[in-house]
Formats: sequence, structure tokens, C-alpha cells
Amino acid sequence: MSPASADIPIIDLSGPQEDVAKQLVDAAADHGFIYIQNLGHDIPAASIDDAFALSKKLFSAPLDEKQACSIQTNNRGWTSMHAETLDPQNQKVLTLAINPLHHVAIYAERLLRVTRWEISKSEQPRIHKPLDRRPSRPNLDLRAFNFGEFINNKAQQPLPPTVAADEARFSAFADLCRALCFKILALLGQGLQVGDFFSSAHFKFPSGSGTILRFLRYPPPSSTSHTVDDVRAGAHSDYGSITLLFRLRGQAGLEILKKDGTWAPVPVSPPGTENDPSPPILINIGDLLSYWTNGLFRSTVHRVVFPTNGAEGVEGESSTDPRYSIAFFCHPMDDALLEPVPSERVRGFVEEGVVKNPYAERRVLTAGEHLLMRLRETYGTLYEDKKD
Ligand SMILES: O=C(O)CCC(=O)C(=O)O
Ligand SMILES: [Fe+2]
Repeated sequence: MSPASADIPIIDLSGPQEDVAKQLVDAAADHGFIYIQNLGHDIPAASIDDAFALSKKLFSAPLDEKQACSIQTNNRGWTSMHAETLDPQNQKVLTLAINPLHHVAIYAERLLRVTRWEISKSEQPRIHKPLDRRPSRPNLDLRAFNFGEFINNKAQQPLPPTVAADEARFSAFADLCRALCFKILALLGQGLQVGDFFSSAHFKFPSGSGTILRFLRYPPPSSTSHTVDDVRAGAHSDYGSITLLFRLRGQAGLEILKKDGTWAPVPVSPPGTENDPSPPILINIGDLLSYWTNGLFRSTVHRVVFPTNGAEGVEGESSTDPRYSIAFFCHPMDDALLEPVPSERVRGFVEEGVVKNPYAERRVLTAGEHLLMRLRETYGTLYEDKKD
């Protein structure tokens, strides 16, 4: 791996389970990001290809079909930062200053961040509490479509007619993501010697959690009026327990904030995985799991940049095309109690620079309360009485 790259461990889940569990725990504690080598055991390459094909079809649906599925306060649906009919050269000015859709754009931008914790550029690398909640420069070009849970292969939300016949394919991909998350959560539990402590709090019922499957499309840089200060997705940490991230070979952009405060690109295909059937699946720890483990697991800040932002790019990757990615944000059931993790390693962990371990003192929150707490801290009264 080049020195400029993030030094993220690559783990093959099919190795001896005890070793794998230990490696996962160490990677979660040291980096908060983990590459899961994808040899097709958990999620076949063909299923990932199919999901990206669906994504392209979804975003190519006519605008009125997507608008009819606009994102709701339950965080499901389509979102765009501005009306697609605006002049690309002037879209930011129009959206932010005089466009009557201004409030819609701001609302959509808030909702887009429901599963993420956006921070300012000056944010410190280690985030366990809100330090500065100003969003980094809003990303007006990103489009996203969020799927909530599927019940009996049916989405519990409107779908654009263009992809209505593909509902079972979306659902099948969500099932694969769920199963992989469950496996990783079980291994993390094993590695901390707490058995199914984490995994049993997830996916008990098909509904009743904040879990989201998100398809993302970033337009080609040539079609946007960005400056060197703009990013394609602002610096943030994810809200939930773990996130799976799927990217396409050759598509640059993702960076993580390292412990030393510098940004490092995260190659799609790190050395040694180039010939695998599919690039590794990138896993990251979210705020909830970091909170639950008393800060032992790191919820690492990351962002997506335009080519001009990165000091050094990754060889073989470019940013000229539209960029597609798929994220699966995994959350425990809303009523899961985030009780102290009965692990010596967690109990004994004291965050650097913190004299007193707050572990013993905090009130036990549910996963739903944790999410609501995050939303309230970020958006004030917008989420005061509605978490639906
Ligand atoms: O598109 C990507 O590579 C990252 C997206 C992301 O971090 C997010 O949606 O939370
Ligand atoms: Fe993220």
C-alpha cells in the first residue's frame, strides 16, 4: 500500500474464526475501517454487479418518478440537493440564494445526513461527542435513494415505476447485506468474548430499526461548478453500528481522517486484491457502536473528494465519471438497550486524554434514543417529537 493510502487492514472472513474475530476487533479499535476481502463467499460478485446495475437504472428514472418518492422524515426515499433543471453553472447560487426551492434543498440536505454525523474541516480525528456541528460545505450535487426495511421482499415505501419490477432484486441485495452485518457483529462479539451481545440486538424483526440501504450517485466533476474547497460528500462519521460500503473499481474519492489529523485516500482495490472477483467490501464502525463500546471501537471520520481536493490520488483510480457507491447502514432494533458491554477490554478502555472513565456513570440509552439524540444535537427541534 502506498504511504499516502490509509493503512486499513484487509481481513478474509473465511479464515479460522477465532483469529478472524481477534483481527476484526483490533482493526475496529485501531482504524474503525476494515476491508473484508471479497472472494464471493458472503456476497457474490454477481450480486454486487447486479446492485450497481439496479442503481444506474434507479437514477436514470425520469425526474418526476424520483420526485414522487422524495425522502420522508423516516429517512426513506430519493433526495437531491437542488432541482435537476437548474443551470449547472449557477446551481449553487440559485439554490442557496434565490431559488424558491431553497428550503426544500436545506430540508433534503438535513435528511440526507440522518445516518451521518457531519463535521467541520477543523474537527479532531477522534469523535465520540459533538464538538462542532457545523456541516462542511453542503454537497448540492449528490443524489441518494434510501431504502428502509423490506418485508416479504416488499419495500415499505414508494418506488419509481422504472424499477418497480425489480423490487425483489433490491430486497435480495439488502438480505445479503443484513446477513454479512450479522456475521461481522457476531465475530466482533466473539473477539470481545461477549458472544452474541451485539448481533442479537440486530434484525430481530423485519422492521423497527434505523437500518438503511442507500444508493449514491455523484455526478461527474465536469458537470458541476465546484471549487477547490468543495467536497463531493462532507466530512462525517456514520450514525449506526456498522456500515458496509461497496464501490466500483477505478472510482476515486473516499478519504479517511487519520489519527494524525491528515486525510488519506482509501483505494477501492488495495494491493493484493486486484484479482479478486470483486473489490473488498469496506466496513466502518459507526457512532453507535463506538458509544456502545465506550470508545474502544473508533467511529472514523471520512469524506468523498473531487480530484482537486486530494493531495495525492490512488494509482489507477480516477474521478472523471459519475461515481456510484452503495452503503448499508446497520442499526440495532430501536428498542435495543445499549447496556455496558460485559467485556474486560471495553471496561478497561480509557480514551486517551480522558482522565475519568465515563463508562460506569452514563444512563443506558436505547438504540432509538441514541439516534434521536444525534438528530436532536444536529437539527434541534426538527426531530423533537418525531422519530418515525
Ligand atoms: O460514497 C462513498 O464512498 C461514501 C459514502 C458515505 O460515506 C456515506 O454515505 O455515509
Ligand atoms: Fe459515511
